[in-house]
Amino acid sequence: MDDRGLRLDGVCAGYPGRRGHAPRRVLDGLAATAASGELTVLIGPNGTGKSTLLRTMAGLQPALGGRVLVDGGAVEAIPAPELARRLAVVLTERDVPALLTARELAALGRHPHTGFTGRLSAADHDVVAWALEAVHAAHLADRPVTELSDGERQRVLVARALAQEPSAILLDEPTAFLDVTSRVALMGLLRRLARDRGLAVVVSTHDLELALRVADRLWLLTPGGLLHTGTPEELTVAGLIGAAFDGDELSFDPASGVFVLREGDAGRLRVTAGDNHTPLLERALAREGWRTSRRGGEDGGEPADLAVRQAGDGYVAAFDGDVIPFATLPELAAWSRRAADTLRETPPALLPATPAAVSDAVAGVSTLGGRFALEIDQLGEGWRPLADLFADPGVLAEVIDAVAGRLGAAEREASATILFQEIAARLWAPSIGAVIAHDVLVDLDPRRVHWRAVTGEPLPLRAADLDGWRIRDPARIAGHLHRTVVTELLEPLAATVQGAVRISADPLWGDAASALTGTVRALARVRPQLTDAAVALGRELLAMPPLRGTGEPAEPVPGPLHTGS
Ligand SMILES: Nc1ncnc2c1ncn2[C@@H]1O[C@H](COP(=O)(O)OP(=O)(O)OP(=O)(O)O)[C@@H](O)[C@H]1O
Repeated sequence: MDDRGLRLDGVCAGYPGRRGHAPRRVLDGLAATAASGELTVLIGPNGTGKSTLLRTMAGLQPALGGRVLVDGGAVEAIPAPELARRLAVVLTERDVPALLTARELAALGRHPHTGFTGRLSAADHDVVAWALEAVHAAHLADRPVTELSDGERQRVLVARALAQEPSAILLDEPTAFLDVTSRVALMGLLRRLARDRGLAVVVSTHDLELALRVADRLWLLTPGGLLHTGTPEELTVAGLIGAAFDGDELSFDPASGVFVLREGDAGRLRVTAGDNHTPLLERALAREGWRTSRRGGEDGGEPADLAVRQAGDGYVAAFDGDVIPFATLPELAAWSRRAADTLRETPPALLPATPAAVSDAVAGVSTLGGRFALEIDQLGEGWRPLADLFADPGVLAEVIDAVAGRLGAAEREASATILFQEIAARLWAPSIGAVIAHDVLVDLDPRRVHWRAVTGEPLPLRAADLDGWRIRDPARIAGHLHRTVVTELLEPLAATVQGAVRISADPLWGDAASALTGTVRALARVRPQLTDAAVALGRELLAMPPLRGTGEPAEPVPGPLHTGS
């Protein structure tokens, strides 16, 4: 059998009891091997006994039971000078002898070889030079160690261990004070030394993610005092890493090998962004408690409470009927924290729908009849945003004139009210239809919904794509629908109409109300089973200003339609 390397044979480690008390056994019955040529990384939560074990292996404190074997020999039975030629130890020490240069500190490693006088031979100097070279510290040789950085000093301490020319090295948290680059570099160095020099290297660390990356073999100490050994993958798959380290805040994700914040309670999040950007957004919002919806499926995965997408240099967040732009990620994250608080108090009435769900609803409603038509299609020549109609009285005047022409030189006022009623009907029909028949509230954003001038018929509407919402709480939908159609579309349109022709507001709102009742009636005719829902929604909308009391029918649907209810 190959005796090289380090072996634990039923090791019990701990501390002698004080004044008649029983010894404190921290670890008991440990059996494991750290092979030559391999980097063995010792991990475990605080206080599980990593330092105790390393000190026991190094012979710095006696084992309470069992044996530690170095190259087949029991540590306790090997005379100190001989042990120092087999085993080097690098402890967590920031205090090193003052006044020494890096070369002199590394040279201390030659003591086990220099005999009584302590004088270094030319060969010893060569070994010291080689050791400094091996840890990339040759250029530091003449510098006082007190002036070295933590990372440089750790490398020189490793050089001192190498200068001992041992067959095994034990290091207790050598990366503790190092930045991430130096940590990775030092671990990489240790692994290379293990390979190149055939050393058994055992190193303890709290840097679990690094340990999982670089270790040939892990020794995992558990709070229960067990020692599990295996490759990082073996211990991960067995669930032992998560079992040892999972906490209230973090949990180990076996797939990625990193710790992730435990799923928050803010709500579900859907992110649409570039490949590189998606994880960043998800992580930033996870800090605020948002859980990422699993992707996949025709409909884009689970319903989300919050949808965030990258838009140009910024972001757009969709939450409970609001679509809010953000220039920077910190602004988005800060806002999302407040949204999370809102969500904990009141569940949203609306969940952001996927683009596919919105398109499906719009397409479905279009089949109900001509007045419900809202095309989702490419915008070609001649299509202009609805917003132009609101913003530009000149554009509106042209359209009014076209209506006047169509109706045969009617008065401009009459043409204006007819146009207003036609547009109101064009907006009510697809939006009420999608709500009632598909549980989707379509966001009729006037910059995205387009119209086109056609002779002889009402304005057709088209959008390349539209946002929308899944209705979670139908009881609150009337308010959201009112805002979408009345506040954001009809009110600005009415104001522009009034600017273009002398007309009071009342008849316009009467027209909007009759367009609404017309939609409800049409919907009830083509989908009788939806009559009750349509009538109820229509009645709620008609009770809200400025539609309330417009003189139009108080009952949205007269006579016969009630027979179905
Ligand atoms: N000198 C001592 N006398 C008695 N008990 C001790 C002594 N030193 C450490 N212990 C105890 O032994 C246990 C293991 O401590 P140890 O320092 O080995 O753990 P560790 O895994 O290295 O911890 P950390 O990750 O915090 O560095 C702890 O319960 C600790 O309180």
